[in-house]
Amino acid sequence: MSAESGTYRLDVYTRTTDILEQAKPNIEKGPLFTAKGTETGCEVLLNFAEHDRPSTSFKPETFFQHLTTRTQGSVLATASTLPSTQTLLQDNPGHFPHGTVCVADRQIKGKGRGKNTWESPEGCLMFSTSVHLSIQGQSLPFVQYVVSLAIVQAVQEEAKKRLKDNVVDVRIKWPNDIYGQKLKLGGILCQSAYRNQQFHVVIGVGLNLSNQQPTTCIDALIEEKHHEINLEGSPQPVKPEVLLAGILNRLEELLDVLLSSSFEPLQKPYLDAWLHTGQKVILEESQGGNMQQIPLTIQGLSSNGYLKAQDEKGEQYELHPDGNSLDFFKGLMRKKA
Ligand SMILES: O=C(O)CCCC[C@@H]1SC[C@@H]2NC(=O)N[C@@H]21
Repeated sequence: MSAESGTYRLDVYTRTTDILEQAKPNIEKGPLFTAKGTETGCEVLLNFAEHDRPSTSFKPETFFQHLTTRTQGSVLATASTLPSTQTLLQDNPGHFPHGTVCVADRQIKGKGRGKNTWESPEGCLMFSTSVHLSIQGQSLPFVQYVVSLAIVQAVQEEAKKRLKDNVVDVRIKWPNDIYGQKLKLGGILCQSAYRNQQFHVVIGVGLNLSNQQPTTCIDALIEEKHHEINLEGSPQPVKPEVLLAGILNRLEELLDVLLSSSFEPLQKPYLDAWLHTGQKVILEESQGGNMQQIPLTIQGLSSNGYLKAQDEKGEQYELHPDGNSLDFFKGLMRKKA
């Protein structure tokens, strides 16, 4: 029996009766289903919580009041504890329709990118949402960029409300992280599968909202800026329900642009929100057994969604995350042998 085995209660809410009807073929009310895949052995109690007492502090009414989307977030699943919101949606696609968002107070087997785990400190907003996209394969890498932009825009919207229209130093660290004052504030994990002529993408986000550890958090950055610009009193903490609704509102809008056009109209806002324009890095490349150091300047994203950089002679480079380990803050990039 693995550590994450056991019974987990999942409260499922839907925005309207109509959507509840749509969701019914896919989501059956309790008593239990046994989650598949990596969470085998974990039983999830599905409960339409309108009729029962909720088990988490996350307030669905507040979330739905702030949600302005057509479909994203229409089905909300909350849990006090889960192994991982990501693996739940990822491994049980038949149970959760397009737009489902699953949020947990705690994860005991939170998943990061690669082989990393995601620690789940109290105060961290942790959610996964499923999107079914009719999109060309070459547009898929841009989905993660759209998610990053949606997060930064939603955070800044909350910051502006509290800071008389000022923003905080929250930016995208390419390709999948959110940084606040040069510290990691959040991470994004996108996993996709191709089914029935659509990409089913499960987007997982962990964002330090009120937890100052292990790095910094959104509430602390807003509070610091509040003092810096000499506003009186203390800013209200950002509610997880409001931030999550804001992220999903932005996400749907930005995905609409990506799907109806391309990433092109989003390039400028994306580059304005990232950390890297004009950043100097050194590409270390092995040439004929000798290690060459090539100074490069980051310029933007290539049409394939990779990093576009230029050397001193104006020669263009496309840098791939898998082929280069990037350490931007040391100004170093190593090309893997
Ligand atoms: O920085 C990373 O490596 C990505 C971290 C993604 C963490 C989130 S928390 C909610 C969702 N559930 C998980 O198990 N992982 C993602």
